[in-house]
Amino acid sequence: MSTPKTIRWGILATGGIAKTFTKDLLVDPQTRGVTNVKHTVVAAASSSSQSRAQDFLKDTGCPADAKAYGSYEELVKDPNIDIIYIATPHSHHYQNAMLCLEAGKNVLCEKAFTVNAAQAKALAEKAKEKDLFLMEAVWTRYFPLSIYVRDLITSGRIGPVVRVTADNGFATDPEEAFGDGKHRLVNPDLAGGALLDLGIYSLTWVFQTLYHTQPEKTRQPPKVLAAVKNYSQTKAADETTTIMLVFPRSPEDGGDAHAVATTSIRVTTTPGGTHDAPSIRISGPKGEIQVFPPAFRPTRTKLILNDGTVEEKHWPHPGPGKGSGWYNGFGNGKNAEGEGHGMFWEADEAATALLEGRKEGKYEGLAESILIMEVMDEVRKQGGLVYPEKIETTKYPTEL
Ligand SMILES: NC(=O)C1=CN([C@@H]2O[C@H](COP(=O)(O)OP(=O)(O)OC[C@H]3O[C@@H](n4cnc5c(N)ncnc54)[C@H](OP(=O)(O)O)[C@@H]3O)[C@@H](O)[C@H]2O)C=CC1
Ligand SMILES: O=C1OC[C@@H](O)[C@H](O)[C@H]1O
Repeated sequence: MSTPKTIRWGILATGGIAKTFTKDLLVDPQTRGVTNVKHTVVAAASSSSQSRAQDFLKDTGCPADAKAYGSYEELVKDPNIDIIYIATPHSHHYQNAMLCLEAGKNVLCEKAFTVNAAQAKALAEKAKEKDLFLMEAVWTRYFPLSIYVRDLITSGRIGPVVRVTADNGFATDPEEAFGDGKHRLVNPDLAGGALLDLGIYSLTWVFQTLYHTQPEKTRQPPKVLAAVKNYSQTKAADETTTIMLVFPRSPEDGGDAHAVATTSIRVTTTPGGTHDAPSIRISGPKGEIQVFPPAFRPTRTKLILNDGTVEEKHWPHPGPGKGSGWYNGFGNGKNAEGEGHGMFWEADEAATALLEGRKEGKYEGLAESILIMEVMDEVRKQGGLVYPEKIETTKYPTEL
């Protein structure tokens, strides 16, 4: 067995998900059977202050010699970094990723990749020009569970997929929870709203089952019909969005396939905290694959075939064994004893790509990230959801 290559990460921003990601990054890859790469954190930057970056490094258990920077500009100049993980709000991804790419750094950028498709295209072009790796951090795509579901589809267990339904919602009273409208989930200046934050997971499930599983040369963009209801306070961020998609397919491949992707920050996928109903149903003529909530971090699947076969599986996220704390946009939680959060699989993929000289993620390349941004652009267009020009622009640099 060859020695694993150590990939040196820089962390851009020190908020909630940056902490969760960094803790996961430091989990020994061998606990999940990964032997080709290891991760270390060599620096973190906060736009607020250097001391915040210092506290972040300490809280997440990074090596004592990791550098703390008080600006993103300093971070991207650090010559010891192999790749930068961007964990700012959606509104800032374009400017931050451009900063990294211009400085010659490989990038793993949180979802939603950008505010719109034009920005995503501009980043992809810049990465190509600079010969750098660039990937949208849609962690769910890299879970063993997702690989299993895609394999079930391509091996034909349920026949050609006819319909997919996918939901990702949280029940809050947004007026009460985010009353002043400043939180990133509802703030238009931060590209807030259900669609870009949570709906992207519903679309991820639709795309990874109906699009990514098709041979590349036959994949076609879907037709889209959407309804968008805005959050009442700002009227410029969506609270509930429903999308119908039709993926054109030849009659030999099963004909057109349908999908319904739903999302909300007012109604939940898991009423009363129950996780016993599937949030994703992938239906074919021979049966159905069910994936249980939450859509962004599922740990249970069920294959039900019309011949009576039922195969239920559980997909733990191996980890440090201490029930480590984790975070999502709606608050803090705790992993089960012996579990990590599951963000390490996307990090392994990014690191492996660097090792192999690949410039894109294996399970969602840039063309697919751009296409999903185009779908979200169309949804916003149909729903009349427009963000401020300064965050929609492709002009770089722009002060945010
Ligand atoms: N994959 C997943 O499961 C999850 C992904 N996310 C994604 O991660 C990203 C960040 O979300 P999250 O960590 O919840 O956000 P937080 O608000 O907790 O953190 C965002 C950080 O970005 C930096 N920042 C820079 N400019 C601004 C600004 N104008 N307003 C607010 N923050 C700013 C700050 O760090 P500093 O002061 O250090 O510069 C801040 O701490 C989003 O794209 C979100 O979609 C979020 C939750 C879960
Ligand atoms: O990516 C995410 O997944 C979990 C959600 O709670 C969070 O808001 C979102 O950003």
